[in-house]
Amino acid sequence: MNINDLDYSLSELNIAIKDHYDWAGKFLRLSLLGGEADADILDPQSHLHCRFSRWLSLRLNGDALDKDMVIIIDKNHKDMHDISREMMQSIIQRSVTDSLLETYQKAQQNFTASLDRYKEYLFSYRNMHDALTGLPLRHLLYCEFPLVREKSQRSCRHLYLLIMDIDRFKSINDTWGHNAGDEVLRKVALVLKDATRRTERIYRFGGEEFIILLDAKNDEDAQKAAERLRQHLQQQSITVGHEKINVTATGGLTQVSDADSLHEAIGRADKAMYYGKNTGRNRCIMGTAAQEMVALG
Ligand SMILES: Nc1nc2c(ncn2[C@@H]2O[C@H](COP(=O)(O)OP(=O)(O)OP(=O)(O)O)[C@@H](O)[C@H]2O)c(=O)[nH]1
Repeated sequence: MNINDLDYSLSELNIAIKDHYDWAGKFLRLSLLGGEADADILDPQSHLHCRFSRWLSLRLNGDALDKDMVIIIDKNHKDMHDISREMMQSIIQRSVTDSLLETYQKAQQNFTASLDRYKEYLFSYRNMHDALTGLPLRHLLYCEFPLVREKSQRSCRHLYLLIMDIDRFKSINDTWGHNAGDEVLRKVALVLKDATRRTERIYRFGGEEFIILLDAKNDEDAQKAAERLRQHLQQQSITVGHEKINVTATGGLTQVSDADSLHEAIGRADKAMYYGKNTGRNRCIMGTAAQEMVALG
């Protein structure tokens, strides 16, 4: 999900919730004061009449990470409408029971709790992703790292960490301006993301630095993956306005051993990357556990 979609989804959700509570107010009014109930209230499919349902169908049809949560909200929303209809009939017939009241209250709590959960998820998603590039941020790298490492250990492959740092990015900002710099960052992120495989995870680590976690059979395969990314970026011509900007990056690769903390692995990859910067840029260097620097490509 991109961050703009997320903000749109949140504001649509707030409007949808308001509409749902307008419906609840109408239901209460009719129950207590009487009046002509329309299809919004009486139809057994009344949950489909309310705007909330339109929001749900948008989220359910989308390619959303959050589908499971939306399915639960959908169910709780329908339950809310069903029990409210039953409640209204019981109020009119003066046959409300304790157990019906309890079921009504429970349905309301479930509905609200599922909405709260979903909103929390959206907020935390937003906090953990970069608004400019849409990539996961450093904090998410730290959260996900133990799981990624565990998965790699289970698959009997090795985990590698690659830092890619855009070359002379300051001069891109200085020459074409900060907005152009932002656009370059957005496009570089897209290029790198397109070039990473499904099992590789890419993060925006800092300003113009990206971290890629990849698992590979051996050093040779990991080195090929690092070089594939670097060369892929070099081959793209990135257009900002009418300008074509050639962008390259320098990579620092290291194997993450079982004894390494994420911090240690980043430190080693960082050293290798700086070695690459100091020896010409637009190249990848592997930093070994023995502190050797191996030039790739
Ligand atoms: N436009 C833009 N610039 C950023 C952003 N984050 C960091 N920067 C800039 O990125 C530049 C990084 O510059 P340096 O660290 O000097 O590195 P460099 O110019 O890329 O040079 P080398 O890394 O040595 O090749 C700084 O000028 C930062 O202001 C951002 O989100 N948008």
